[in-house]
Amino acid sequence: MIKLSHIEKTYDSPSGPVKALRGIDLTIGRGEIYGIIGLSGAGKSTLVRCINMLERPTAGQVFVDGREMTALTPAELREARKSIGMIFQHFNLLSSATVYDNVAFPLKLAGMSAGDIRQRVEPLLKLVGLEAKAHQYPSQLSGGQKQRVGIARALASEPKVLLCDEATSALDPQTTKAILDLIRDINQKLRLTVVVITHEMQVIKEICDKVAVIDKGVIAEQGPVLEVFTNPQQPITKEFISVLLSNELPAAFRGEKISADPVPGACLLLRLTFIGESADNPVIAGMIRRFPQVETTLLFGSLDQIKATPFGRMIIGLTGPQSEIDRALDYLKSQDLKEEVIGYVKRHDSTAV
Ligand SMILES: Nc1ncnc2c1ncn2[C@@H]1O[C@H](COP(=O)(O)OP(=O)(O)OP(=O)(O)O)[C@@H](O)[C@H]1O
Repeated sequence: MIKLSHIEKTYDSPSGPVKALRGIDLTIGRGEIYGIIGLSGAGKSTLVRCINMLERPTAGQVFVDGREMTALTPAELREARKSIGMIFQHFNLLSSATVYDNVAFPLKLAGMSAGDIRQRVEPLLKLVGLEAKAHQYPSQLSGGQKQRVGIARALASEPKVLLCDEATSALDPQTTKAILDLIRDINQKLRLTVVVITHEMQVIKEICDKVAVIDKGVIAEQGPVLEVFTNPQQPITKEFISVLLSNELPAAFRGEKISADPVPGACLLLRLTFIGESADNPVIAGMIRRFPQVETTLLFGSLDQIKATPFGRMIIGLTGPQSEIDRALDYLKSQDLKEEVIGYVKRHDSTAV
């Protein structure tokens, strides 16, 4: 649905050229919710604005729905933009117009009759849950309601793509959740392709199918959210994920030396990740039953969800005869989970030498 091919964008500034994008290749499938995450200044806004050509790339090609946006004349571009809706962090509503008129605005601009506009706007206000607010002004609305107006307005020209630039960054967590639910609902009902720009992993986790991590104008890592989330490769990705998942050692081991080889009196620490149905499997109980000489301590556990997929994380400690620990480890490796050996670590209170 969206294809970015070798996109570069360099801004001219008084202090010299700023390379905001340095060669971006990205393909977003029809109906996907695709997240783009990055730190401030990474190039997210520039990237999303290159999709609808609010910014013209310095080099590279942008395709939306099979049309090469970078090759269109200004008149063709105006027409093509109707198939791309956009919502913003600060909503960008007309303060002197009612909710109804804000949503109707792009249709009026397109020269639609009042009757046709009504037929388009009323169902949209219903879709975003604002029928009762049609005649109020933006100043009378909460942040979440303002963003609902923004969404209805973005959908007015019946786009195929919805671009969301930090659309929930100005909202509290509860309102964020409601707006993300609405975006997911719209994605499913209208089969809309959605691009979500954010600096929050929570947003990605909540609604995205795929994610690209952008860092200093290049894509550091991309893939299905579950994969990137459970097996991050790049330091920047690990940093984003660590906000949601603590990668620290349990308190009793923190600050101790971690050894890759067995150390007398140390505990083998493992980080286990269970995804989907395996989150319900009694793998640990099975291991304890099979290897009774291995003492297993549960040090940390959490159960979460990525979109609708359950996702569990656990840190366990194993002690006992080395040969049995090795066999227990082999057993875990044969199971439907991801295991990461942290290493052999002594407890703070360990007296063994
Ligand atoms: N109009 C402009 N003129 C000059 N430099 C710009 C312009 N717009 C953006 N930049 C620079 O390009 C780089 C990328 O900016 P961009 O706004 O795309 O990043 P971002 O990831 O969206 O950051 P933020 O989350 O802070 O908005 C930054 O270094 C920024 O200063």
